[in-house]
Amino acid sequence: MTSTSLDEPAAGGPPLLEGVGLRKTFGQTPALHDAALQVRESEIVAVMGPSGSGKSTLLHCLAGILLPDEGRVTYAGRDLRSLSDKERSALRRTDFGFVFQFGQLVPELTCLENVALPLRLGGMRRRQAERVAAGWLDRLEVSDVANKRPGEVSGGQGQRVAVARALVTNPRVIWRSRSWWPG
Ligand SMILES: Nc1ncnc2c1ncn2[C@@H]1O[C@H](COP(=O)(O)OP(=O)(O)OP(=O)(O)O)[C@@H](O)[C@H]1O
Repeated sequence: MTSTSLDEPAAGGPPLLEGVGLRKTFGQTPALHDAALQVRESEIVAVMGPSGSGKSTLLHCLAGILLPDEGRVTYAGRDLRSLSDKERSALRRTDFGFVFQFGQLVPELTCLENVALPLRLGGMRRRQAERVAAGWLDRLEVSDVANKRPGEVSGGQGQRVAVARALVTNPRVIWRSRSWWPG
C-alpha cells in the first residue's frame, strides 16, 4: 500500500492530519502493520494498493471511525485517542466528509433528506438544511433525483448524492473510499 500526493502541499507548517505507527488486526487477520500517513491543509492524497491491503482500515483509523490497536492519529494537533466517542462523532460530523464505497445512503430517506442529514444532526432546522442540500444537489447536477429514494436512482447518481452529502458541511478533510482496480 502506498500514498501519493496529487498536488503540491502547502509549504511548511505541521500536518493537519497524521497517523504514525498504525497497527490494526481483525481476529487473526492483520490489516495494518506500522502504517503512517501525513496530510497537510489543501493537499490531495491518493492511497493505492491491492484489494485487502488495508486502505479502508487506514482511512477509518485516520477518521476516528476505528481505533488502531497501536499507533497515534493526530488531527489539528489533537490526539484522537484522547477524545471521547461523542467528541469523535462530533468531529466526523463537522470536519470530515466521507464518501463510502458501498451502502452509504440511508434507504428510507429521499436523496434530498440524505444530503440534509449531517446538517440536521448538527442542529440545523429542516427548511434551511434542505435549502443548503438542494444547492449541493444542483452543483452535483442531480437535482432531478432530490425526491427519489436511493433505491430508485442509478449508481452514478447515488455516488453524486453521496459526494453532496460529504461536502454539505464544508468539511476540512474529505475522504473518498474506492477499491483499486488493476489494469
Ligand atoms: N471488520 C472486519 N473484520 C474482519 N476482517 C476485516 C474487517 N475489515 C477488514 N478486514 C480485513 O482486513 C484486511 C484489510 O481490509 P481493508 O478493507 O482495509 O482493505 P482495502 O485495501 O480497503 O480493500 P478493498 O480495496 O478491497 O476495499 C483484509 O484482509 C480484510 O479482509
